[in-house]
Amino acid sequence: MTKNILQTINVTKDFLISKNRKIEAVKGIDLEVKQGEIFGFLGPNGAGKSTMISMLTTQKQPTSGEILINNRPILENPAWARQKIGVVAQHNNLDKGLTARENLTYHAKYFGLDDSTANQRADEYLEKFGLKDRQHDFVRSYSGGMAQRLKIARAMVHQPEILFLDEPTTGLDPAYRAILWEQILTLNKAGTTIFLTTHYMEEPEQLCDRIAIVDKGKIQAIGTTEELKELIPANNIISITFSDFSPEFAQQAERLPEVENVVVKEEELLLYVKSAHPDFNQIMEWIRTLDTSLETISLSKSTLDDVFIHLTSKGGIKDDRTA
Ligand SMILES: Nc1ncnc2c1ncn2[C@@H]1O[C@H](COP(=O)(O)OP(=O)(O)OP(=O)(O)O)[C@@H](O)[C@H]1O
Repeated sequence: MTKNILQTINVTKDFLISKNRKIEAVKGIDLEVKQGEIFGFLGPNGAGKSTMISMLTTQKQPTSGEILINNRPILENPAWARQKIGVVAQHNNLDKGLTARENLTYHAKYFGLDDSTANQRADEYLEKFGLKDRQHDFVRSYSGGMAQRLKIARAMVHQPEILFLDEPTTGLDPAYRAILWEQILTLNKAGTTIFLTTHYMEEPEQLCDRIAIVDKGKIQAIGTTEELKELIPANNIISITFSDFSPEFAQQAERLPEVENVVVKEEELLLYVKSAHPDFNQIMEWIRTLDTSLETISLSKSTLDDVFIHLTSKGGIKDDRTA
């Protein structure tokens, strides 16, 4: 069985938000991340993701609970833990007055590598991340995409076992997002465990082995994308467009057999049904009674986005974290 590289046991974090009020930003999180997996940590704004990442990467101490890397508590030896992890923060925290090469070699030396190994690693990662030609330029002259690649290269240069990526593709165009993901997957294939937060649902849906959905400081669900989709009561969607749309169609559709939920998306009617093989005859019969004609009708599986909406604040979970 694959071993856990990262484990958290009932981790909490309180912050004082005024003289006499505190918030439990993280309310008791248990996680097990397996060696070599790509683990997604998703949640809406304010869910507690950044606070959790700060604790996992030794930047903040938990109020209570334990964090283990390779079964060893990180608080016992934070310097040792930092050797094991690489962190790609949300913001650009590169040293912009230095060149790309200097950013990499200084970081490597900070982690105890000698000059020659630091230079070798810099060569390797500048090549790998397509930055060799611009290695002697100041980072302030870099485009957003180049800076993002350098941030990942820097997080990797001491060859950590687990790489934390906090919204790594935010602000990147689709082409760069694809290139970055290719690089991240290559690192993962070479053995690096990836811990990812992102607001783009397609990325974890396609790339993560398992996903935790967090909201209001607590884990709402953990599993593979397919397992999470099973948590939605009706996870098949019939999408219908008409030549002329009327909002009344939604109310009528709610009364159709098998239909659990109806959503209007622009002028498209989405009917949520449990069965992967719904009775289209009944739907067609209803459409024939309408004062319009059918344009398109199709059946699809729900996406991770639907799961996210179902499980998080948009689905109505109460926030009871302040006291
Ligand atoms: N240093 C702090 N002091 C007080 N409250 C804080 C502090 N850091 C975070 N919080 C609060 O803790 C809660 C969780 O915040 P956190 O930044 O961890 O959420 P997040 O899931 O990363 O959100 P986002 O997606 O917006 O980055 C929020 O209510 C936030 O206001």
